[in-house]
Amino acid sequence: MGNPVIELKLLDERLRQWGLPRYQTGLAAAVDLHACLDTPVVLEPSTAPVLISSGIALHMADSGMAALVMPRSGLGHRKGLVLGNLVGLIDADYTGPILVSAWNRNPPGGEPITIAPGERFAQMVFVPILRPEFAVVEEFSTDSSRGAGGFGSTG
Ligand SMILES: O=c1ccn([C@H]2C[C@H](O)[C@@H](COP(=O)(O)OP(=O)(O)OP(=O)(O)O)O2)c(=O)[nH]1
Repeated sequence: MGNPVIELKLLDERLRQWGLPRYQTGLAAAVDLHACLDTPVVLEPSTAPVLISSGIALHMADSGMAALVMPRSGLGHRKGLVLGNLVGLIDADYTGPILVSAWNRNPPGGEPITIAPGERFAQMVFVPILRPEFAVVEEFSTDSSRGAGGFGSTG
């Protein structure tokens, strides 16, 4: 079976130069998102996140997919650029601009982060979505070996 196709709108023509969404390597799981800015944005450490448009809109319709916006590993680990919502969930029926909540997680007094127009500042991965129905019960029909143990209960 081939890869699914979903509709994508370019909301910012500069993406044609900066780069259309594409997988950087043959088996890459995510496409990078570009910061559609007119001027650089400086994020001071530990201040409120800033919403930055990626300049694209998607219509996943009934593809059975959703998308997740995630930090880029290098920027997150080395510079402290992460997301104000930690992970962004893009619903299949959301057709507005995909926005990225850019947050400088460095502690007060740490390094500011500058995001340049066109910079690849976040990434987006597509995931299949299951939508189970819920059968409300008083007791579960089968036991499990873990039971209610969690939060480190296995040592
Ligand atoms: O990082 C993000 C997260 C969300 N969205 C868009 C797509 C998503 O489908 C919509 C709503 O997101 P979510 O359901 O997480 O937000 P909410 O706070 O629960 O608001 P809503 O009442 O709009 O669902 O906002 C983005 O563009 N970027």
